[in-house]
Order: sequence, then structure tokens, then C-alpha cells
Amino acid sequence: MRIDIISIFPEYFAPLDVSLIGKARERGILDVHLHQLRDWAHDVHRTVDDTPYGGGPGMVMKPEPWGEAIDAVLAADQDARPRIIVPTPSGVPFTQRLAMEYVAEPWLLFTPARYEGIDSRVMAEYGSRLCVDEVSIGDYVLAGGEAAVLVMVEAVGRLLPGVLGNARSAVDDSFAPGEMENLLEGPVYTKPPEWRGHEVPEILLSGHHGKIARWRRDEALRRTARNRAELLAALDPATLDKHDRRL
Ligand SMILES: N#Cc1c(-c2ccc3ccn(Cc4ccncc4)c3c2)n[nH]c1N
Repeated sequence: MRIDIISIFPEYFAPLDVSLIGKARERGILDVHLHQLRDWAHDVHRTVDDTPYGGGPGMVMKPEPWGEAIDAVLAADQDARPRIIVPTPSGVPFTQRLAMEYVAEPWLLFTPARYEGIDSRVMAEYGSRLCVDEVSIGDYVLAGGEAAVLVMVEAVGRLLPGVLGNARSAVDDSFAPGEMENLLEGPVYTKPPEWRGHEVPEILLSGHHGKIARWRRDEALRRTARNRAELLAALDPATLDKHDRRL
């Protein structure tokens, strides 16, 4: 997978050099290209923003630098087209299901903005011939889109084949479509078996895999009911057995 990111703060993406995503890049599973938007702002001050038409607070990012920057990225491979992802508080929710959709794409282009966002004509221009998604990582307001891109790149990158390794499957993740969709993962434990008077639940030491699976599902349902009761309402009744309904 290729990922391009255009930003006025490319240094914001240093975390993509480390850990899971960093290793995926070293192994050639993921290819990340960072671009400084100001390289396409040609005035002496390399200006990328201006006052909003119609008045109002803040500044809006000018269309010209973005258009030239996106054109330059598209020119990198004229036989392919990236899916463009625009982080914005006004976007559709970024979910595990959307992450799974994105991991199937060979090329993603993220356009994290600052100020009040990008002149709307930019995505109108590319939306006529490319897939352009406006996406939000949650119902709170950030100062810009870079943190959202870090979140999305990690959520998508960890799903790439070979990144999590054989020891870990994304199938068991909270929210993963299928059995875990709309369910939170339950508690986890490791050695020692007793720590400051707290013991590991006996069932997890039993070696009885069927009972352990049942216990984990019960704990997932309990935690979901406690922390995200609204998700229970969205549970597919077909995935609930009579034991679940007893809880
Ligand atoms: N994804 C996502 C986001 C953002 C976000 C993303 C991109 C930009 C660019 C600029 N801003 C600042 C801003 C713009 C408009 N209204 C208020 C603040 C951004 C915020 N905030 N909250 C989220 N969940």
C-alpha cells in the first residue's frame, strides 16, 4: 500500500517512523510519502491561507497550493488513482469497518488541513473524477487534521497482511465486523497469576478453551453494556445465542 500525506506540518508524522507502522515501512509492506504543502505556494511568504469569503472567524486554506500539490501527487503514478481522504469535523465517522475498506485500497492520499479547512472547490474539483471521502475521527474539535491522519494510518496500517504477525488477528478486535461488531473487547491478563492480592480469573487458567471463549464473550457483553450500551441495541440478534440473552 502507498500512502501520500500533504500537510504544512510534515514533521507531525514522525511517529510513522516507529513501532508497527515503522516496521511495516522497513519491510516494504507500506510506502509513505510526505509532502510540504508550502512547496506549492509560490509567493515570498509561501502563503497557504486567506480570509473567508462571506466573512466569519479564522482563515481558509487557499485552493491553488492544494490543487498543485494534489496534481503533483497524482502525477507520481498516472496508471493509478488514490482514494482521497479529507479529515474534517464535518465528515462521516471513521470506523473499523471504514478502516477495513481502506486497507483494501492500493493507494491513499490524506489531505490534513489547518485553519478552518480547505476551500471547498478543491475537493469539488477532484471529487468529479476520484473517490474523495470527508471523514471524522470523533465528535470533538481538533486544531487540524494531522492527528486524525495518524489515527487513520495506524488503524488501517495494522490491518495490512503481515503487519500484526501470526500471533494476533484483527478479527478479534473490538468493533471488527462479524462476531465482534458492536462489541467491546473484554479484560485481558498475563503473568503473574496473583499481583498485589488481585488474582487472574480462574477460568483463564483452566485450559478449557470452550469455557474461556464463553467467559470472554460474557465479559465483552458486560463491558459493552457498561461503557457503550447503545452498541447493544445495534447488535445483530442473529449473533446472540440464548446464553447471551440471559445476561
Ligand atoms: N478528522 C477530524 C477532526 C477535526 C479536524 C480535522 C481537520 C481540520 C482542519 C482544520 N481543523 C480545525 C477546525 C476546522 C473546522 N472547525 C473547527 C476546527 C480541523 C479539525 N476536528 N475534529 C475531528 N474529529
